[in-house]
Amino acid sequence: MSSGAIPAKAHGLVADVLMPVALDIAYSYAVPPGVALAPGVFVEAPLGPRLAVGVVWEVRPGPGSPGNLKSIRSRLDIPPLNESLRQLIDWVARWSMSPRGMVLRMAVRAPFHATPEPVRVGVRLAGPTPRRMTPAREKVLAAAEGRGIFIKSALAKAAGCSASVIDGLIDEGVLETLTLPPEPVALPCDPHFAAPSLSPDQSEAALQLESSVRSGSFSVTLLEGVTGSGKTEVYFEAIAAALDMDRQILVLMPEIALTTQFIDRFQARFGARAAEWHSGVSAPRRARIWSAVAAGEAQIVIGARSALFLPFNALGLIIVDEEHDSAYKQEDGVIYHARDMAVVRGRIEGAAVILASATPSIESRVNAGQGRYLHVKLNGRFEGRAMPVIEAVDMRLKAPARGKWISPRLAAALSETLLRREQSLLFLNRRGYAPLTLCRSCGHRFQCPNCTTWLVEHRFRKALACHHCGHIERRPDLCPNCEAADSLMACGPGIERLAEEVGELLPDARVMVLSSDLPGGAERLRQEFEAVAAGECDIIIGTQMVAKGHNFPLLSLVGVIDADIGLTSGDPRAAERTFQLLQQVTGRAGRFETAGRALVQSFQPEHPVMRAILSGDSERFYAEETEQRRRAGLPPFGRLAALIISGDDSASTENFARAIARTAFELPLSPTWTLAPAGGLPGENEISLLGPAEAPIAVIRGRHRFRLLVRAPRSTDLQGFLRALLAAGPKERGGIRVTIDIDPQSFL
Ligand SMILES: Nc1ncnc2c1ncn2[C@@H]1O[C@H](COP(=O)(O)OP(=O)(O)OP(=O)(O)O)[C@@H](O)[C@H]1O
Ligand SMILES: [Zn+2]
Repeated sequence: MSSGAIPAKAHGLVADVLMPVALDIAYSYAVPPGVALAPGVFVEAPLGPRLAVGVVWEVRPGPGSPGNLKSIRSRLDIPPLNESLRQLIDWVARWSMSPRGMVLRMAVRAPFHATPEPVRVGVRLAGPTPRRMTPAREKVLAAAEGRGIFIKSALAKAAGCSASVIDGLIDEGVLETLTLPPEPVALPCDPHFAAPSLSPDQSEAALQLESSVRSGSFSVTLLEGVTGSGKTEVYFEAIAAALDMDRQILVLMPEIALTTQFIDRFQARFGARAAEWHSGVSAPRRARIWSAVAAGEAQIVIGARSALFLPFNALGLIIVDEEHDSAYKQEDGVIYHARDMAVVRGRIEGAAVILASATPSIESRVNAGQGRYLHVKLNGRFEGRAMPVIEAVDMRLKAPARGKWISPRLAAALSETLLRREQSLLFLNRRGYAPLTLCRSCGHRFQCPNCTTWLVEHRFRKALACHHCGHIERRPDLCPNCEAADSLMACGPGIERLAEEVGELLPDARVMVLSSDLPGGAERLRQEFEAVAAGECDIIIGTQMVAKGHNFPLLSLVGVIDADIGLTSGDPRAAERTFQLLQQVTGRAGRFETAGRALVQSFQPEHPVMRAILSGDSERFYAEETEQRRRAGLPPFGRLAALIISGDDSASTENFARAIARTAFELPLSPTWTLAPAGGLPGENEISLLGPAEAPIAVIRGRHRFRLLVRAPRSTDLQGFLRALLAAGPKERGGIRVTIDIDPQSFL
């Protein structure tokens, strides 16, 4: 029982219970006699016609008689949510303008799936020798000899045979089976297990991080250092300090593929595996991790953004790796930015927060520059390894043949690298075979029936797919419009098509295509990355998923197929994003003994982003980009919010969006914000409202979309303005929905 519990008297106590559903308010219930409740406790209570599980938010004296309040049914045996986590939930809800119940839901989904994990079957030698010996059986016996208990699949793997060989031996009684307890969630980590010797530069950085952790109070540090400088090694020392102090640690990663690699590295340093938390982890296991975190048994969790809402009770350190990554923004349900909310949680918990990146966001750079964050820098690669030499290939001068994407220069570099038995990485941020398919005879283009997007051809799957709604259809043989045969043509490259081209250029090269489309999920990806690291392929072709974080020892050449792809979107962060991505991907080359080289194919090598990448002068790029943001009042100098109005038909959705905009100018004056007049230039402390405009992707999943953009100075109460606007504006009806996105990262 947590402290502060109020023993219920015969009458008169009321509990306000937050339910994990789309409601902002906590419902009041009478506390039955004999039930001791405190804030944070899980209870079961009637909600409409059924019973629901919720969390007590407050317990207070009620009116003299319970009146017609319904009663709490029971108290549940789930560890209560502590005050910090409840504060975080309230905070995130207020900030993101989501119902509190929806934020609570993110924090409490896991313990509801507390079903047992599937049993693991172990096998061991039982004694008798097999009646009939085969080479495969011999291998199994040799592998099992004197080695205790094996998981069945591990034994099959060790012996290099199929599971059926093992089954045969079990049937004969040569091997016996036994049931093993589920894999432990977390074993104790040893801060001194395999401490590296750090370079002087790294030691200095590590000392600063350690002292932030040891102070036991809130701080934010931006840890900046070029790719391969050893940021991970350095923040491991901060983790060691937190382990030493018996505080819990949360490490956030932007991609599942990165967490799996990280876990191995973590184990090598600390002697035990950290708990892993993301959508690829089974629900029963997540339930166990949730409880282990609440009980303090799991000291360290490596996870995706949702790990931010785990019930830590002694959180001392949060690390946000690749802090600039836009994958930290959750774009559906509760829309929030995990990096920013990690800082909020750190403040609430009195924990040290470390934001690590080779290419920090402008936001974090500015915060560091203004002294709000500490700034720790690593200035070169570990052991003085050289940064890769980066050269541009001007695609206007020496373009590849029609329908080909690899320039002669890149092709030559690929074949030299192959001869040297080193690896190359070709980077193209486009999944599938081709982004557009059209009919050569009538010009018909394949569009998604639910979205205003082109269907992407996936040749492996023999399908045309929409990357926005998941629609998928067979690629037909005849044009559906003019019925011409053999007239369909793929336009533009995707990574599958690039693989085809590489196959023609270098038929002997072993090629591996890596993208999030790969069937088999996180485990398959982990195996593929291991295979790459072990040198089992010559050329890796991948999307942004391979661009960051990975360590491939043999990789010496990086080729960027279309460096300009991201520059033309209407996104205010387009330049920053492209810069970060190119810097990250070229930084994969030459991280170990071999020297690295990158060839960047571009149609506009004179663009400031390309110039910064080629010259290596990132300071200048940051300075110019920051100045532009300042002048335009864009984040972090001003704040943005998007209102996305969606509905079943275009006209009524647009009318609704216009009505909201009109309402804004009719709102009563407020002491906390002022709206600039329509069409006028905003004054210094004024909010401006832009739009409505049709969204760049006008229809997604059959819903028509219009956007309003609100830009506000930092000092004004942006959420207050939006609340007033939603309260006074037209109410959602007839299938029309208003979604609020505070600090939007995507402008589609
Ligand atoms: N002090 C050290 N001792 C031994 N190896 C080191 C040391 N520092 C860095 N390395 C090695 O150098 C490589 C790059 O280090 P690390 O991955 O920590 O860099 P990073 O800055 O996190 O890179 P990125 O930003 O590209 O992910 C790794 O293989 C790492 O093991
Ligand atoms: Zn679609």
